[in-house]
Amino acid sequence: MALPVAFQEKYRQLLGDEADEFFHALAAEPTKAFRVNPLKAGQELTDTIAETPIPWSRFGYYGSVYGHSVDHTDGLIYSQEPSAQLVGELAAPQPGQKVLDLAAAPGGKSTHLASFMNQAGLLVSNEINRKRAGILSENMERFGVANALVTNHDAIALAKVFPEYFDTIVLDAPCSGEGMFRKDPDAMQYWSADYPAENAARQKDILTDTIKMLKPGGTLVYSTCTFAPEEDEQVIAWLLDNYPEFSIVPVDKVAGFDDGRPEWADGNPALKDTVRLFPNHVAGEGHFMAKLHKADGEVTAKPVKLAKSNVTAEQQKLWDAFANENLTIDMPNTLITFGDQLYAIPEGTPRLNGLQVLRAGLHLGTFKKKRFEPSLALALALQPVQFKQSYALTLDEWQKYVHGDTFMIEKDESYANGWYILTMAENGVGFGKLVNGQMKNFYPKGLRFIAQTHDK
Ligand SMILES: C[S@@+](CC[C@H](N)C(=O)[O-])C[C@H]1O[C@@H](n2cnc3c(N)ncnc32)[C@H](O)[C@@H]1O
Repeated sequence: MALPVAFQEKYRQLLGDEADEFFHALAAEPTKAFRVNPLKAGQELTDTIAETPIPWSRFGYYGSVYGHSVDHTDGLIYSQEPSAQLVGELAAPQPGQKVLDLAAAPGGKSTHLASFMNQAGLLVSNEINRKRAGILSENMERFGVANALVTNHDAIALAKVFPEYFDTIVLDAPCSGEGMFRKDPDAMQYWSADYPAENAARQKDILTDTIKMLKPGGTLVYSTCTFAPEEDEQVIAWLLDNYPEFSIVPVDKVAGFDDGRPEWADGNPALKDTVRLFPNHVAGEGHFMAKLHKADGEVTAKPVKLAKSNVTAEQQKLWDAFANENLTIDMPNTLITFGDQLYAIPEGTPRLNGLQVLRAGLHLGTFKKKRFEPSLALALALQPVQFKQSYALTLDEWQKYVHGDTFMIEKDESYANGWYILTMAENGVGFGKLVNGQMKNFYPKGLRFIAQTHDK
């Protein structure tokens, strides 16, 4: 598909002599990459090739991801193009922090933020679109994230619940998507000469509410996947003008990163410290990012009220029995239920009344009549040593497992009856219940698939 004529005229004017090289890069193949998940116990790739490391991303490699591979299915890898991997690096939250990813679906930045947090603190992964929020929630589960709330709100509603609450906020803003033209040619269909200005107005609206949720002294990372100055430097110039408590934190640049362009906004020289990624300068798609600091000061908002456990004595008994029999660790978190679903909520979780929550921390499992059944999310989030009985699947058994089949275990040694965390390459892939050599299958029906033998 050809680049829109008005787009070409605009960037010929902005980029001058470099425009042809830029258009040429936009006609080339997109760059494929992924991140390896440091939350997982096993770090060896089974059926994915890590070509070369991405210089600016500590978990990132060039290479492509096969959706039904072992590595992808158990959440050891997440497909994310290289430039997008700089966003999480700029935010790099500490374990224990309170972190918001405001526009989070499908989960590239959220899974990356969780990688830094090491299951400690609270990550709120929010997405305004309900269907996309569902995909986000599944991706957070696959990645084994235990400390995230997945919510479905706009920034206005969220700001009422979380005033001056977060240490770090990422706003990966909805944008005109020019940087994704070669990855997603459909993005060109929506583009018009006015589209960047329309997006900029929306970005300013969202920012106005988003910044209310940042603590004094906190960090905001703003990013877009567009080249449009209206949505990039001009939005940051607007923020600095209207909210003088914000200042730009310079981005450390590696070879191929471009400075922000003050002359494409109001000339404020600080805008140079933002970063642009052009596909003709880096092996990655088009992006813009700014890291901002909110001035230190007193929090004036009332502290949020914390969520309390609502489990009944009967439910607590069933969970305790399951945990005592099967876990090698204590679960210190507060337990809450939604219907018959049990969750361990992250520390510092506020009262959830009135919030649309798709995932409230770690989904532990489901109460059935007089028993407790563990969830896939628990198997994906636990280190296998945290579960008393584990069983390392052969590739053939894994293929049967993800297909939903019950199977006789292949190993000769005697295995006691009961719950097992099933593993591949030292990572949990799900639960099975062994009854006299037969492994009952608990892989969720909606996720089952026919696995094909897949070489690296
Ligand atoms: C660039 S995408 C986010 C990509 C995501 N951060 C990732 O890394 O996977 C922008 C998201 O903003 C959402 N969005 C659209 N309008 C919004 C609004 N008014 N407020 C908040 N989010 C919005 C879109 O549904 C979309 O999922």
